[in-house]
Amino acid sequence: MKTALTIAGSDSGGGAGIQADLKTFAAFQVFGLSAITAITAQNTMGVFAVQEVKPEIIAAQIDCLFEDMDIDAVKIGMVSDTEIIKTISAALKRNNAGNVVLDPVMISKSGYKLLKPEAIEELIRSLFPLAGVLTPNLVEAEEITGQKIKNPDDMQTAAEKIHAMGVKAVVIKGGHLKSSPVDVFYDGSSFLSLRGEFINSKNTHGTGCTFSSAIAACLAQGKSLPEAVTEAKEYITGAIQNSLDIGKGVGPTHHFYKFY
Ligand SMILES: Nc1ncnc2c1ncn2[C@@H]1O[C@H](COP(=O)(O)OP(=O)(O)O)[C@@H](O)[C@H]1O
Ligand SMILES: Cc1ncc(COP(=O)(O)OP(=O)(O)O)c(N)n1
Repeated sequence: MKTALTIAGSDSGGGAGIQADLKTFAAFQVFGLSAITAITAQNTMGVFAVQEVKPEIIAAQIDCLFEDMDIDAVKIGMVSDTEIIKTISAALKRNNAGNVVLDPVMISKSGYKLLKPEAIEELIRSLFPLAGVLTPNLVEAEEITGQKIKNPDDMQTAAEKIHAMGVKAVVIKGGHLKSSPVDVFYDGSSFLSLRGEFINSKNTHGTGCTFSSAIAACLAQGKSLPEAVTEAKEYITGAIQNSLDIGKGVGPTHHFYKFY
């Protein structure tokens, strides 16, 4: 069985973070491993508290997994601060990690800062060069490029800028577009538009985490990057179409809609 590792924060509400990633890996029949970077007290209404994990414990989680197993893909989500970013970068380098999907998580839908703003530079410096693909949403892509992004043309320009910053490929997610949610993939030579219909659901908690871990699962299975992003887009679309009305706020997507 293929394996994928998520390096991310825990969402007690189960809709995003480590929990969403592991459910997604399972839905793709990939064996999921985890290294927890932070514990959030979170539900469908918001994030209420965060405790970062000590960098040496994060490093120990990653090292012991690589020592023991072949890891076919790695997804990185919430990384909180500069020290944690440096720790993850060093651990991935010393373990020769491949197929790295970097979701540059910055702010939750409920508005909580999951990455300290001063850590963005370190994220670009230490983790971008290790990423096989970066998956920012519109707000994150604006933060990274310093440009406003309002439509698919702006997304293409931003994708070129981000690629020039040293990532091998990028998918800018269009879930926050005013129009239909097209995602723009660019690998330095060609663009791919991942088109989707707008799904009118309030239950979209964890869409970004689910999309990026679906890409990692597909890469673990040996699919090419264009195949992986295309399949991940199909998967997240189904997960939103079948999303769950759990909780009083923004409910989670349904990871196992193909099964039940
Ligand atoms: N309402 C929606 N209808 C259809 N697709 C959506 C919707 N919201 C998000 N998506 C898709 O979900 C994926 C995650 O995007 P997005 O929600 O922008 O990420 P994030 O959770 O990081 O903000 C993308 O493929 C995006 O196009
Ligand atoms: C622990 C944790 N990690 C990441 C997120 C953000 O997840 P995302 O998929 O972008 O979904 P929303 O929170 O924006 O719905 C999170 N909330 N918690």
